[in-house]
Amino acid sequence: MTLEFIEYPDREMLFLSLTDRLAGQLSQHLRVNDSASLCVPGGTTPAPLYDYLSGSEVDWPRVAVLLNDERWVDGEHLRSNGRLLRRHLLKDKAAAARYIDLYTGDERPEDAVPALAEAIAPHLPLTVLLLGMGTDMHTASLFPAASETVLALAPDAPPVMAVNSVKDEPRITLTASALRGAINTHLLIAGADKREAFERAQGLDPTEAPIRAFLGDITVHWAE
Ligand SMILES: O=C1O[C@H](COP(=O)(O)O)[C@@H](O)[C@H](O)[C@H]1O
Repeated sequence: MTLEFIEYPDREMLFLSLTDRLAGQLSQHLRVNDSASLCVPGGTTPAPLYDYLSGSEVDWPRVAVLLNDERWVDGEHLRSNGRLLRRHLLKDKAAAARYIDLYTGDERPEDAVPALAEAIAPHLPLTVLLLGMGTDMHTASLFPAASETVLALAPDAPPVMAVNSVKDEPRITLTASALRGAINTHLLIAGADKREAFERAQGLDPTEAPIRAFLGDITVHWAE
């Protein structure tokens, strides 16, 4: 188990270098496998990374792309993680990827769980997992002290779960059982507040600091 922390001189360098890493790991996997999966975060940080990655020379038709988690809002809503992906990643060369949309249009996220679990299963273990993190140390939609987080961190959890106990809208999230099996795992964080939160998380229990559940074999990418 190795935790590697890479500090970049600026965000531009981070996004360019991380693009190469993710594209390289997908391509390497595709050299000996028919397909690969790429699981990525939403939120406010990764848009420039996705812009770069969308132009990468990867055999995208053989790649399934999915989010770590989704807010239960229409795909055109400003808070939709899928909207971010469609605008920044699923374009250019990456438009040919197979996108597994976590927002199904069902009334409640729990109604979508069986179909999503079936859709995701063939793509496990994830080839490349990129996580994000909030300053509260949540990752995916696993939030500190949320009632669902204990269940979602259990090794026998289903791969996907509904999350109703957070403010704003309900959500759907991949659970630790799906995320922790990834072949390559990265964490993208930017800014002094995220670095401070990352360091604080290392001394805490995963139920208080969910990112802590993933700080085993991982490469952390940080820039101011
Ligand atoms: O709510 C979410 O937040 C995290 C972190 O987002 P950021 O805006 O601080 O970059 C993100 O990883 C997750 O996918 C998203 O749903």
